[in-house]
Amino acid sequence: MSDVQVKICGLSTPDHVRWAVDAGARYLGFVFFAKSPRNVSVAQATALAREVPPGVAKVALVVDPDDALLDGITATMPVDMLQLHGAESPERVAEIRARYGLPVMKAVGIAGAADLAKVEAYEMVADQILVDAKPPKGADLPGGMGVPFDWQLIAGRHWQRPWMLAGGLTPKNVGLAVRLTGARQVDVSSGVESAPGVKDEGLIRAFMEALR
Ligand SMILES: O=C(O)c1ccccc1N[C@@H]1O[C@H](COP(=O)(O)O)[C@@H](O)[C@H]1O
Repeated sequence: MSDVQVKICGLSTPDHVRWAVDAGARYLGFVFFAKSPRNVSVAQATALAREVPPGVAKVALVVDPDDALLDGITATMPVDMLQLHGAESPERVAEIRARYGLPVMKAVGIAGAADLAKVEAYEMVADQILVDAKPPKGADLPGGMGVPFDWQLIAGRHWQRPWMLAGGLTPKNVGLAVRLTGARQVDVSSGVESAPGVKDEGLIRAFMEALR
């Protein structure tokens, strides 16, 4: 399991970035979504991203973004990947990918077997797929809720694109999640926090340790 790559999402302070980098994260996520307790401004994210060493990818997470938001982010922030976490259509994903020339990871929410067809639809247009839990109806956020889905739904699945497992992962359950699903990449946000938006160094270390 030691070669599983980890994305730690929702970083908003220099300490968060340092803890994630020192622990060995391969991707760092910065959330641009006003309702999120992890929301950062373009100026904040730009300052944080500039401190990230080479080899660690900086991911801008956006939800149904318009071009103005993406223009603003990409104008100043050194971004390596865009994470689309809303209801973006396959056409919009393709348009964003072409316009910004950046790899795009599309989040697909899974609640039941019927949702798996969406992974295949987005594989055609995205560079990576984030296989996440579908947020409960009426939830304030489209992600970052700490809710897992039934991992058996994707046990033994093979997709053409690289994919990441997300949704309710924690230091306690990530080992089982990886064993069951065969994921080679995982994404965590609330599972390494002591309170919403507050990353915890010990939990970040424990999460990475659980994968060794
Ligand atoms: O983290 C957020 O606040 C967030 C806001 C809007 C969309 C997605 C968000 N987070 C992403 O959700 C998944 C799962 O998070 P968790 O580990 O269950 O807390 C993860 O990909 C985050 O990047």
